[in-house]
Amino acid sequence: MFVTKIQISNFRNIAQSEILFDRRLNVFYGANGQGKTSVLEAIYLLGTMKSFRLAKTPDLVTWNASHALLRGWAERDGVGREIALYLGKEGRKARVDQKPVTRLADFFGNVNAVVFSPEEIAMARSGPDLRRRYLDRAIFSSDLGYLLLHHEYHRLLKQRNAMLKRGSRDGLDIWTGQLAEAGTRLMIKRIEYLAGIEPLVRRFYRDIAGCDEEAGLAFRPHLTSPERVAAEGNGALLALFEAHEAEELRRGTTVVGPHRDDVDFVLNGRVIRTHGSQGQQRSFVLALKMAEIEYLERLNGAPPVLLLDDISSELDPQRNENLMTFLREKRMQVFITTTDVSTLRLAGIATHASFHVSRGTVTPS
Ligand SMILES: Nc1ncnc2c1ncn2[C@@H]1O[C@H](COP(=O)(O)OP(=O)(O)OP(=O)(O)O)[C@@H](O)[C@H]1O
Repeated sequence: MFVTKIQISNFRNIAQSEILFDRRLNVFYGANGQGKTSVLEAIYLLGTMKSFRLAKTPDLVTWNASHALLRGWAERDGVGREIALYLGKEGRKARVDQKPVTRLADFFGNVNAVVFSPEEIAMARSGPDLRRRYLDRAIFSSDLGYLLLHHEYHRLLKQRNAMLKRGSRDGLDIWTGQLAEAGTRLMIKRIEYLAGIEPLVRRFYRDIAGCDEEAGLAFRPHLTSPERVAAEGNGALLALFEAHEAEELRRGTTVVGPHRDDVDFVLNGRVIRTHGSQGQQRSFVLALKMAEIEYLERLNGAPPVLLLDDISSELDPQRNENLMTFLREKRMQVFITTTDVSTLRLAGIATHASFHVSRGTVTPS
């Protein structure tokens, strides 16, 4: 899977740009705040319709412009596709091969993109939100059904919260039942995904760290356990909602459920957030990203494209080397941003294109 070309108009600080990409490695360099990340954002949006920095549509459109337009040309198994994404006041609208997208399935899968950014390294020591966001993003990219289910859960959550805010018990049970049903399906997908990538994380961690420490992913559904979810199905969440109903009516919001789930990153049975060194945390997240790529490749028969946003300063020379060796073997397309090209260790990735980014202008160099 490759992105061969992109055209960007009125997107963040990029007024107009057409960039022809290399099929292996593309390096974007320049000072801070010039637009390097905007190029990665544009590619990610063409793959997912979402911003990896969780920006809202108006923040993506150049100040004072009415709308932004992204067009990308992607190729997979020799088949080319043209993807266009319009970002405007009415929201986001997509076209594939010049036809409006009416089914999400027609849009997704043309560009599978994995991001690796300093924020991801931070998730090993942060609160649950970043890890849950990572988990959701990783599952979305491998399972379109999860995206729909996630929307459904959040729609029901909003409805139930509106009812709780009114302080009314009338009809609450119906929403609670539906929320428990969608929430349980969401948790089961999380459990399945983590079980699928855990052996890969374990293997990559061993390779990176060069030791026998056993890496693991422990799903922590909010105030319940994976065992209860497996044994009781919806019953586990229903029991939680029942136990917290008085508090929820008082506070006017749903205080328990999968929107508060977490996943522990574990080494030899210890949670690295509290017990790991910075080095272990970085190696773990690197192993997790490699596992995500490998998993997607197995599923789709082609590796995703990888967007590396300014991470060379976060990884020491050895971990940088591990990553580059992995990328060389995978033969996948990579997009890297950096403020300092001299810190990149490209480990024998021979062909590549470099672009200088300055004040929203991207120039091949
Ligand atoms: N909607 C917008 N319209 C115009 N400019 C914007 C908009 N949103 C962000 N910018 C500006 O775009 C610039 C580029 O940001 P970007 O994050 O892409 O830079 P960068 O080169 O990756 O820098 P860094 O290395 O600091 O991340 C910033 O200076 C920011 O102020």
